Amino acid sequence: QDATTTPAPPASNHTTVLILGGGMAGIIAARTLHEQGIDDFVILEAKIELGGRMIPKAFGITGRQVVVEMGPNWIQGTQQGNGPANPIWELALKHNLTTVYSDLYGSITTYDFNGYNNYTDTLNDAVDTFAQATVVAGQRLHDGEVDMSLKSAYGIMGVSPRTPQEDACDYYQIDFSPSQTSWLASAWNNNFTYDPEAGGYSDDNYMSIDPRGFVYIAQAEAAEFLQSDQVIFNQTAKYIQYTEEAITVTTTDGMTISADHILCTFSAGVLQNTDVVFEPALPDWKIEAINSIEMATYTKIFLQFNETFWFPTEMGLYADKQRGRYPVWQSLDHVGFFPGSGVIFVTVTGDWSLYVEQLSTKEIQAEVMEVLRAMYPNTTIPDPVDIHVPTWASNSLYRGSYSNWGPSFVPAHSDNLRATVDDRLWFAGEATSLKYFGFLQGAYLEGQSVGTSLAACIQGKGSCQLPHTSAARNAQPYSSSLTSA
Ligand SMILES: Cc1cc2nc3c(=O)[nH]c(=O)nc-3n(C[C@H](O)[C@H](O)[C@H](O)COP(=O)(O)OP(=O)(O)OC[C@H]3O[C@@H](n4cnc5c(N)ncnc54)[C@H](O)[C@@H]3O)c2cc1C
Repeated sequence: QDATTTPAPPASNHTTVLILGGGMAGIIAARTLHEQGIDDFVILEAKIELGGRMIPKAFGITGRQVVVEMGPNWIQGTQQGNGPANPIWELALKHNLTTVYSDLYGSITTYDFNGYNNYTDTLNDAVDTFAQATVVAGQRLHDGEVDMSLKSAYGIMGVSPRTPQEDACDYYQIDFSPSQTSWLASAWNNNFTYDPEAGGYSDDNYMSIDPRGFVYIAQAEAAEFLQSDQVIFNQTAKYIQYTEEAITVTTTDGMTISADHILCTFSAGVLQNTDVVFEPALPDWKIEAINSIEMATYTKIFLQFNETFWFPTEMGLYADKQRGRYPVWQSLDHVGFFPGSGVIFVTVTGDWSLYVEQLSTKEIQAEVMEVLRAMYPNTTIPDPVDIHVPTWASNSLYRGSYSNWGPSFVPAHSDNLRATVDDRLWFAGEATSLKYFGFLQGAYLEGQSVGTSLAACIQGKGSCQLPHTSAARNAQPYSSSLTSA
């Protein structure tokens, strides 16, 4: 099939399972169905290729281009000893992805608005404070008390960042990963990924520097089982009409496909918007769950210069008087990554991402250059030769970067996010993962888990229902609600 043209409708416009979205969750769900002997499925994807938020881009001027990642770049958590392995790490090994160990905390230079200023001790303190806060908050839940924001946990501990340098460290530890401010991030809810003792993988991060793009592992995996008539590209689902008997999906181009089951893998951000319309509307418990999870935004602003003038470390942290103003810098012109490329990028998150998305590239460049010149007051810095700014929040296929567990999102919401509606409408994606939300492994494991349940349902070997809770009560520790991935 030519993926760049509008495809003809499939020979039969009915399928047993219609998988909406060809990201990591959709691909792994399809693979799981195939492994279980079910091949009557179709993936419907709005883009012209598989991989979802895994989006590589050849960046830079002619002759000096390198492949950078707009979306995920790191395998976050690998494997400790003989413990459980991150399935993304396993995919990377299987498909020979080129990766490099990334030292986010050990290889960092700190700056403020007066230039270089070594406040790495403050950064180490911020790391310790965060770890203590999750312990304090976790204990409260075991004692039956309410969940709270990190800000509240810090307040109880008597910690309150006051200086721009403390704010920058707080930002690096909190906002840079969940992409929200500490007002929003739930204090007790620490993703399992980096905690092998709690069933996670390891605290290592490996960065993809593969010229085929990080997405290669998803596409290579799909190529092993997916037939061309099992995927429809370039079609955007608009209406999902469901009854107890069947489901029909109509695309913006008017293509109609009916199915016995639908697996919806859109991001939480897409579900929170009206880009896709469910008829009838989803039940209240589902709508509550969808809208209770945060959809964070994380924006990397890529710059290429003719020459490097910046830090020799992997990372640079900038403390502005305004918290969150172009704070986290990462050098790709680094010995392990792309030496000689002249590429550096700065990451903004949350409200700064939304702010940046409504600026022109020229305006963004002017603001970013102002910060670089503050970091290097004694250096003459030329304008970049190339700049690229991805937009996630305003993109109707994502509506943000990844989900974040805020204090008002409780485990019952997580169950309800992944629960089936009317035994036919299934949900999977990074956001439905209780343990690994936000990460690729969350999407992978949810695709696998729901694919397994779907197969059992279709083959009459298991229930067609992933149960929901009719009313979400207060937060509980993970252990009392953990039933699945
Ligand atoms: C900037 C950024 C940085 C990140 N960094 C990391 C990282 O370093 N490590 C990590 O593990 N994770 C990272 N993530 C998160 C990771 O990308 C996600 O967890 C994962 O890709 C989600 O996969 P998914 O299958 O759940 O969803 P998606 O990848 O979003 O797949 C859903 C698919 O549905 C399609 N779609 C949407 N609407 C429609 C429609 N109406 N009709 C048809 N198709 C539609 C989309 O095009 C998409 O292909 C990052 C994400 C971003 C954006």
